[in-house]
Amino acid sequence: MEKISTDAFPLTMHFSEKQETICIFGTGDFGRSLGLKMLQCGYSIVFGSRTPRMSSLLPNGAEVMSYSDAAQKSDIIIIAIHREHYDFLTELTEVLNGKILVDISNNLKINQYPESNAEYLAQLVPGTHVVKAFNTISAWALQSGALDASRQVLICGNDSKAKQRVMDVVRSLGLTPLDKGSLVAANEIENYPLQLFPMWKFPFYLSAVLCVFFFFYCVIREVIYPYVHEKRDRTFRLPISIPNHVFPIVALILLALVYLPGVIAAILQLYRGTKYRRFPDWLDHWMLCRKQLGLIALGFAFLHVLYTLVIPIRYYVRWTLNNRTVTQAITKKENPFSTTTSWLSDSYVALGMLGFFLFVLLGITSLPSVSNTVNWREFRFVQSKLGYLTLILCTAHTLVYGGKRFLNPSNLVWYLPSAYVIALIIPCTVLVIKFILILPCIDKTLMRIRQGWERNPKYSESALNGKTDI
Ligand SMILES: Cc1cc2nc3c(=O)[nH]c(=O)nc-3n(C[C@H](O)[C@H](O)[C@H](O)COP(=O)(O)OP(=O)(O)OC[C@H]3O[C@@H](n4cnc5c(N)ncnc54)[C@H](O)[C@@H]3O)c2cc1C
Ligand SMILES: NC(=O)C1=CN([C@@H]2O[C@H](COP(=O)(O)OP(=O)(O)OC[C@H]3O[C@@H](n4cnc5c(N)ncnc54)[C@H](OP(=O)(O)O)[C@@H]3O)[C@@H](O)[C@H]2O)C=CC1
Ligand code: HEM
Ligand SMILES: [Fe+3]
Repeated sequence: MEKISTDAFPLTMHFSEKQETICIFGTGDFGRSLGLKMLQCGYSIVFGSRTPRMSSLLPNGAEVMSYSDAAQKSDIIIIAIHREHYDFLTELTEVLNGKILVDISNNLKINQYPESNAEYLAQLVPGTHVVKAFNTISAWALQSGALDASRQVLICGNDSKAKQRVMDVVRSLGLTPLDKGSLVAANEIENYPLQLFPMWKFPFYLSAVLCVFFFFYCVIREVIYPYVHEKRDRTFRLPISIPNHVFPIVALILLALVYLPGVIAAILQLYRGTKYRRFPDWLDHWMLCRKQLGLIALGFAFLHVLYTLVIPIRYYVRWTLNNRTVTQAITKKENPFSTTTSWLSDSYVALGMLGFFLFVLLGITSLPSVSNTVNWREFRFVQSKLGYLTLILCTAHTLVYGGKRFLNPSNLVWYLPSAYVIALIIPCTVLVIKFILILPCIDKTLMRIRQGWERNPKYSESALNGKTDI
């Protein structure tokens, strides 16, 4: 029974044509959910089960029979069974011959078995056309219809006709099939749902390491040092003062790390004289998680702003100010107004506010609902040009905050400079290199390379040979 491709026909067509029967092996959670969804979309469903009796859990309108009887009813059989129980399928080799077996299984761990479940199924029941599909969709999402996050069904298989038929079924369920090639891709498809926020891992660990490092660095300078030298208890700095050093520093470093891979990529392209060689894997990966790095940086900048807002209501700050005024009154010494200090202080706060505004703007444009309304050039303009402006403003905010104290030897504690001095190393390096890269002579060469020009065409041969080293 050949099914008409749903690409060309509306879904309602199914009801007028003869219903196609699909067989589902296994009456577990996923088998039942998929069966219900298929019934709703106009298919006839036959379940194969070890205990073939109709239960209230099974969707109305479906039939249940033994595995071998059910297999004879359809040439598409969805195997909704865990891989560990596939063995019994060998007994059905004869009935299954020439049929399309859809493997939907997942494992508990990445690379749990030497071969993918789909390849294992193909070895177990030779003479069938195994197609991998549906494993990236959850039973819960199928039932509740909350499929917005992932309507995509990754598909692979060696027989293109079989794959096409499964893709038609996927489309008629209102899902989007994505052809990933031959059955070799099954391993990748099976690992896909097991990954937990893959692009967030590196930025998350990096920010955790930076937080811990700068926290202890500040504790040494601001809590341990005063205690050792002056026996003064400065532990009250732990809840607000020190986090308000750590958070902005981490935000600034992460923001610089968003733009560092871009300049490294440009230097590599200039050095190689071609754009036709792959970047090393670490650089590729770094480029791909810039969005996540940027959003985490924005989170830390937000915390910094909140922590800064509470400065005036802190007891320690009010006490210091009152005490200074009283001391001045008693000693009858006036603290003269300094225009320079006033300028520096207002300037660094203004730079911080402008930097934060652009930072938030970058965050807003990365929301899908916003980025979908701008074209590719506009998005690049905001992300790249305004991104650099944000980095310049935030770096300037920190430099001006340092002001006259910056690099002053009296600020060294046990030879350690202030934390923000260390924080400025990466942002300043990125900005200096970027400045050099946009000098007209270098920019022109880079532009030519990006348009396909090659200084030394032998590089492209090694790219074709698959070399990926620098
Ligand atoms: C709050 C926040 C949110 C963010 N959200 C997103 C987001 O939603 N999506 C996102 O992608 N990023 C996001 N980012 C990350 C970042 O803003 C972007 O990746 C930005 O485009 C990086 O700019 P760039 O100039 O460094 O890199 P790019 O413009 O990507 O250029 C980097 C390098 O790629 C190479 N290159 C560029 N164009 C070409 C070409 N035509 N041919 C060959 N090589 C080329 C060059 O070597 C270049 O130097 C976000 C950052 C922040 C701070
Ligand atoms: N649940 C989900 O959200 C998703 C599940 N999957 C995959 O779908 C497959 C089924 O998952 P799920 O429905 O949750 O699992 P269940 O454990 O709920 O169901 C498995 C079914 O397999 C059948 N089965 C056949 N032989 C055996 C056996 N020897 N021992 C136990 N059961 C057997 C049983 O049906 P019967 O009693 O009728 O014979 C049973 O109901 C798995 O491979 C899973 O990785 C994929 C994506 C999402
Ligand atoms: C509304 C916006 C902002 C305001 C009002 C603001 C204000 C301040 C203030 C008052 C300080 C001094 C804190 C102190 O004395 O302990 C400071 C320090 C700092 N700010 Fe901001 N800031 C803003 C945004 C930003 C942003 C977006 C960044 C960068 C990502 C940033 C990075 C820093 C850094 C690195 C320091 C030095 C931290 C240290 O004390 O070691 N700020 N800011
Ligand atoms: Fe990553």
